[in-house]
Amino acid sequence: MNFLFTGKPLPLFFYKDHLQIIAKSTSSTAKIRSPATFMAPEDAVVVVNGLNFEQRHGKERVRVARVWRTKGGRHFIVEWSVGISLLSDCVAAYVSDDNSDIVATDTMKNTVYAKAKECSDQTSVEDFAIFLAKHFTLYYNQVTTTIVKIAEKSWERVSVNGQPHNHGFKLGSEKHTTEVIFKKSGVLQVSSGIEELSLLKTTQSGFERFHRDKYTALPETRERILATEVSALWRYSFDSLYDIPKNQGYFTETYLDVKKVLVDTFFGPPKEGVYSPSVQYTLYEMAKNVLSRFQVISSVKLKMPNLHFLPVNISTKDNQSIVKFEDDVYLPTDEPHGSIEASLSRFSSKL
Ligand SMILES: O=c1[nH]c(=O)c2[nH]c(=O)[nH]c2[nH]1
Repeated sequence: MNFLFTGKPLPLFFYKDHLQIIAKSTSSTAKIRSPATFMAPEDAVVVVNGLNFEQRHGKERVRVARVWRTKGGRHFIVEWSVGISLLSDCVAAYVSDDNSDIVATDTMKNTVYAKAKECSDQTSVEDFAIFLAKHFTLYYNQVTTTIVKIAEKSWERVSVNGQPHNHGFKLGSEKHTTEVIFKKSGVLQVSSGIEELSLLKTTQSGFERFHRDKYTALPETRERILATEVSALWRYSFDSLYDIPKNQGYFTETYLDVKKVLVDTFFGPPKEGVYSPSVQYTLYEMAKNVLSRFQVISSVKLKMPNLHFLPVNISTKDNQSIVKFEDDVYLPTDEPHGSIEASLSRFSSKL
């Protein structure tokens, strides 16, 4: 019998009686997942009226800046764009006009500002995401899982006359990201990442001995520009609030250390650099070095588009060499670009 979709709101207990949780994270399908693609929690699927139903709601791009001031006049600032997604028991709102279990997305937005205000000490983007996720999951009965994603802009302190400025900042290019998932059961996942980290080297890169067939035109080379915009995402092995390091600077320092390992591996030593036989090889070295250096990281995913700098050769019938390429003049292009990505995780990783 079709009880639902009658047009009349039904009491909430009715829906709850007809909801059946069909997938838990222990199900066999739940185990088929690619490492370091941070999956939606699987415990949100219910059967409504004979159909699988999954829902979540939240607020995206809540922008907030927080300033901390020391007595000595030094200021610190962070600028965050926050996304919140709640997995909550509010099916009634989808199948009737009963909104009583909905945490309004406007409330979520206000909570971001209220919680930023509560951070009286300088707070890392990861700690703020954990703070928010904990709040939503524990404050609301109907919320089973909270997913918080935040991107932090890189406001860097400027130096004037060689001296760090007390309250002057300039914007760097890359973003520091985090994703925190916190479930009612207490299970926690913390990931961090970097977006838009543009790296380029003018030599020590080549691409040879690749597969050739009748469609292949690309010449082999041992001398080219290697340019990319790195996106990195790594997952920490902490799986409950008790595991999270208590020291305030932990996540920010680890982020800076991971970024340094990625960048140093890409470039190699300052004088001679390191030869890259392909983007794939360099990406793998970068991921491997992150896992070997940071035991607390269980998996890492890297995306490194190959942003081509094409050799410029211009000639006409009359003038064989208006511009002759001698590893000097290039046409930079990002369309089309190669797309290269890979994940590396420990055997023990829970991903
Ligand atoms: O480092 C590279 N990897 C590729 O897969 C590829 N493909 C291509 O055309 N140039 C390159 N370079």
